[in-house]
Amino acid sequence: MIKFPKDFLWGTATSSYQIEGAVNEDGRTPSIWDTFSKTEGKTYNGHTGDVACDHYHRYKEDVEILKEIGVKAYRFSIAWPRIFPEEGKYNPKGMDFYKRLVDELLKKDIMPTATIYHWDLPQWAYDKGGGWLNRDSVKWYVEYATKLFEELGDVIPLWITHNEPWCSSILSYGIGEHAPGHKNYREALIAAHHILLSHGEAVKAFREMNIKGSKIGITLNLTPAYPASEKEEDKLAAQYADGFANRWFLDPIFKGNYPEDMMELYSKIIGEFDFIKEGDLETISVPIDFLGVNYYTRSIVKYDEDSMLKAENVPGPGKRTEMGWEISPESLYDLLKRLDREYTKLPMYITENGAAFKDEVTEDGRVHDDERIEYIKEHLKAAAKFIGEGGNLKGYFVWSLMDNFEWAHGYSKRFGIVYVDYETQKRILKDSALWYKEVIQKNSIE
Ligand SMILES: N=[N+]=NCCCCNC(=O)[C@@H]1[C@H]2[C@H](O)[C@@H](O)[C@H](O)[C@@H](CO)[C@@H]12
Repeated sequence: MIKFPKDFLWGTATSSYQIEGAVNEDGRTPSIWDTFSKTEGKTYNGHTGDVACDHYHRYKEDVEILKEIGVKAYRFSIAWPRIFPEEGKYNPKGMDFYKRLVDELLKKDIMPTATIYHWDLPQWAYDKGGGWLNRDSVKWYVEYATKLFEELGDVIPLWITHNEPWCSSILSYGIGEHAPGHKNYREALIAAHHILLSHGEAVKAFREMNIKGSKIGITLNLTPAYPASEKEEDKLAAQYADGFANRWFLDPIFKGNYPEDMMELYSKIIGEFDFIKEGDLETISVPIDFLGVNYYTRSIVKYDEDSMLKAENVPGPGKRTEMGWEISPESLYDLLKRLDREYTKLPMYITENGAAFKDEVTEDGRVHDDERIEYIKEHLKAAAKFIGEGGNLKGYFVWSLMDNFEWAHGYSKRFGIVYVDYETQKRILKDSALWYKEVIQKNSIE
């Protein structure tokens, strides 16, 4: 039996666009994901977040479920287009939803953990110079974050500035798989820079407001990269894959500079880094209180002369999830050890870990998702090993509380420990939720 520390923070996570629905309610205006999902061919079968899990209306029922599972904390995100439906125009009715949600959570003794930005940029911001491509996005974001701190500051103990800047910049402006669907690597690095800058400016605003008892950090998706062989060229490929996925974000935040090797590699592709201004890196690297780590899988790469990163993914030996991601719990341990060794001794939280599997409701009205239980258990073992060696890991949030809108995959991929029947909006606790409930009660895994 593996025990976790007494005050270990057991949670689950969701995000606004993936669960709320009610996209035109109480003053909300479109986000770039409303636009993107309504654009032909961008999402599976043209799925959108118009209704999603109808959480905007069913939040009390969903908080009840959180209570039943027994989570200590719940990580959700706030929809910027509900708070500022237009530039500079605050919408109190949008804020009221989050006040209702937080009240419900506090009534059930569940710690609210809020992500300020989980990809639903207001369309008005995109229409003004491309959203994160426009340095003004920093100003817009700080105005938004400051309003949240004013209205909810001290009732939310953990604030996360951004969810996965890699996805909201590289995947969105470089690869094009996510909104707004650009395929321009220079734009991707400009967006990444402004997102990181907005993070630093928001942390500075948070400090100035002196919000008692609350902490602020950022959540990064981190993918350990391993060489396919001991060949020097494969090791170089892994170095570049690591820079692409991890160091490009970790280094500015914790070391106050972009990684030299990647600057050199990227300068051949994007030309001048003229979007980096005097003082930006000092702002980006202002001290934070914790690091959120989203971990799903690792990458294995071999050298490829023709690819931008000189790296080509090769499939790993492990089993895969429905997303095609290799299951590699030991890589989570490696990642945590590396972060502790090379980046920070600050408290860390696994703010997302989970998996999509083929889930079906069987005759008995249940969902026997043994693979998901196995996935979570193995990753918790890796986390426990890190903690046992003195690692400063303070909590774990399963992605996700419930099945939801899986971005470009729409509703075709289920990550929830709670099943959602989208026809009826009925929620069914999967076996993994019942198992997680026991883990939390015993604060241990077998
Ligand atoms: N090409 N490609 N992509 C490879 C890397 C993509 C990594 N995706 C994530 O980490 C997202 C994170 C997100 O916070 C959540 O909103 C998503 O629902 C989960 C599940 O997908 C994960």
